[in-house]
Amino acid sequence: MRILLIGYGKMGQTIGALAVQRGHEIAGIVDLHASQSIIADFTPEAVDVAIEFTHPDSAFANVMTCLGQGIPVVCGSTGWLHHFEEARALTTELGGSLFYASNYSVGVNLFFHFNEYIAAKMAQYGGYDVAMREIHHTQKIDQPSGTALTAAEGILRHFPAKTTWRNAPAEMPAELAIISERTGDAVGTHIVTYTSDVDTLELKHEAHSREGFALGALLAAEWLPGRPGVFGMKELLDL
Ligand SMILES: NC(=O)C1=CN([C@@H]2O[C@H](COP(=O)(O)OP(=O)(O)OC[C@H]3O[C@@H](n4cnc5c(N)ncnc54)[C@H](O)[C@@H]3O)[C@@H](O)[C@H]2O)C=CC1
Ligand SMILES: O=C(O)C1=N[C@H](C(=O)O)C[C@H](O)C1
Repeated sequence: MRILLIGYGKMGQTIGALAVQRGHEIAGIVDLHASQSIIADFTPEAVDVAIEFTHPDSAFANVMTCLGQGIPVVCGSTGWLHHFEEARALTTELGGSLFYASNYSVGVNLFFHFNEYIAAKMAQYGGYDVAMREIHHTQKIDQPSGTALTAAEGILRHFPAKTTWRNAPAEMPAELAIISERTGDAVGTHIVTYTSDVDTLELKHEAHSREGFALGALLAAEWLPGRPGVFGMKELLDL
């Protein structure tokens, strides 16, 4: 597969190396700090799929450009979801292909699945409060993490005592606290904690490297071309 990498930072480089190991061709690399704008240098025919990991402020424009050029796009950038419905509408209008996941790791997507199951069971049996922590490297721009937001949505859907989230200690019982920590080069840890008077139950995912994110993004890129629509890891992994 001929892959266009949009963003060649920590994730773009990890994905590029793994893509070559998996027998793919890097058709081009677009990075803000490169000397030229490379999307313009590519005809859609020269690219099978683009993989976009850049910045919260640039992801939406990059996705729209890919869709406009008929390039299927796998986007991993977080912090731009206030524009997601516009991207969905353009995908539908143009018959394009868009894949988005706040976290491409297979392990985190299992974590999302178990998170929703646990939230529903905790709501059913009662007596527990719930809170979340996410820990990332100090270069991370957005807060809370995209992964924490997806996990929070899963809790709010199944645990009616929480109706909203707050990126700080909860001030009201109905708020789900998401505590964000930034330390060193922490790759990404997410912890959901349920506490009752008598015990504590935790669901935790800790990424040891970026390889898991990169592999998931490549699995999505291998799967997406030829599938018009908007997709995520639930469709890819059949969760
Ligand atoms: N969905 C997932 O599984 C994961 C998502 N991420 C997200 O991916 C994004 C990138 O993460 P990292 O690679 O760690 O960041 P990074 O800062 O190491 O790399 C980002 C790169 O994008 C470039 N860039 C910025 N604006 C650009 C633009 N308009 N066009 C082209 N290139 C541009 C920068 O020059 C930089 O080289 C973040 O939003 C992060 O939260 C990170 C890891 C996993
Ligand atoms: O910026 C990161 O590094 C990560 N971002 C994603 C997020 O915001 O959830 C995924 C992963 O946790 C790493």
